Amino acid sequence: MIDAIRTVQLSKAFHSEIAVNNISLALPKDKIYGLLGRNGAGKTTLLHLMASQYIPTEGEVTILGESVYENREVLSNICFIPGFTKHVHAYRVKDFLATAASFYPNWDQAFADELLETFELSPKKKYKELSAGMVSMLSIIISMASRAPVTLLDEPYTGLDATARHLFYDLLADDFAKNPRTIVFSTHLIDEASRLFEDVILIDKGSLIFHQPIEVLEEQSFTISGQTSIIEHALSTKNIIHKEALGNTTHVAIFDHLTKQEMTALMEAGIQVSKLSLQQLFVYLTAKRKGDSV
Ligand SMILES: Nc1ncnc2c1ncn2[C@@H]1O[C@H](COP(=O)(O)OP(=O)(O)OP(=O)(O)O)[C@@H](O)[C@H]1O
Repeated sequence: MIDAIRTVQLSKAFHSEIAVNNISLALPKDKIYGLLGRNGAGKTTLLHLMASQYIPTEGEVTILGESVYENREVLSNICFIPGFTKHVHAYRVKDFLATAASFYPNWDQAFADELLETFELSPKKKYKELSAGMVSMLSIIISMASRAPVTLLDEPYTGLDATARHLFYDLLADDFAKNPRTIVFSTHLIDEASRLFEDVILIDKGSLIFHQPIEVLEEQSFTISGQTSIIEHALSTKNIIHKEALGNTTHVAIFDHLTKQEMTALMEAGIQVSKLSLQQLFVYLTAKRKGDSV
């Protein structure tokens, strides 16, 4: 089956700064991917490369099996919503929607109208008069109503309050169930958005750390607390990504499998074992790479 998005040894340098470093990804169709990374990790650059807004320094991108460069047919299958930019011009909300409608072959005007009502966004409002949250609402409406087979969202909710963000997550989950497509979604609000993700792509300093289904990550990330001597002995062969000791008690996070027997033995020894949230996993993995000792 043809992947929705493939990148092969993809790199992008801005002068001496390597923003994306040799990233190869194969993303099957009809999933929601969470694209995670610290500030400056290269997420925006990677999304721009996927959308053919940047020319790679090396490597290539294919969308639905075709090269994205100067390929209008492929581009009309991609809806790329860049991060927040506050342009000042006289266009009204309805003008943006009309432009999007003329570009995207699967544009769903009825859905766009419904979303305008849901977000209480007036189509007559001038773009320059929109608040930051309203600009995000407009971007979200375009991304959803475009019904593009490949949708790329770069932090799509700058300025949106918690209620509006949760409304967006619910709408996206609902619509995705009815109209599956491929969505790559970068965010720093990991825990609240993670319920949407089927796979997670983590990049750091331009390089791919992993691309994994979220349930695989959940099966191998644990936080473990208890008596130091027991923990040190039981976890000596595990991949410890975070460690804190307080007196005789140690708290560790591992990014590794625990067998049922290992789990039972820990619990019988009075050690507490629980799942690590995706956000905690992200913090520990990216902090570790910055040189923290564990
Ligand atoms: N147009 C540009 N010119 C020069 N350097 C750039 C340009 N765009 C990005 N960079 C650099 O490339 C690196 C990756 O930036 P990018 O915006 O892709 O990161 P990001 O993961 O999206 O970060 P954030 O989460 O802060 O938005 C950074 O070091 C940044 O300074």
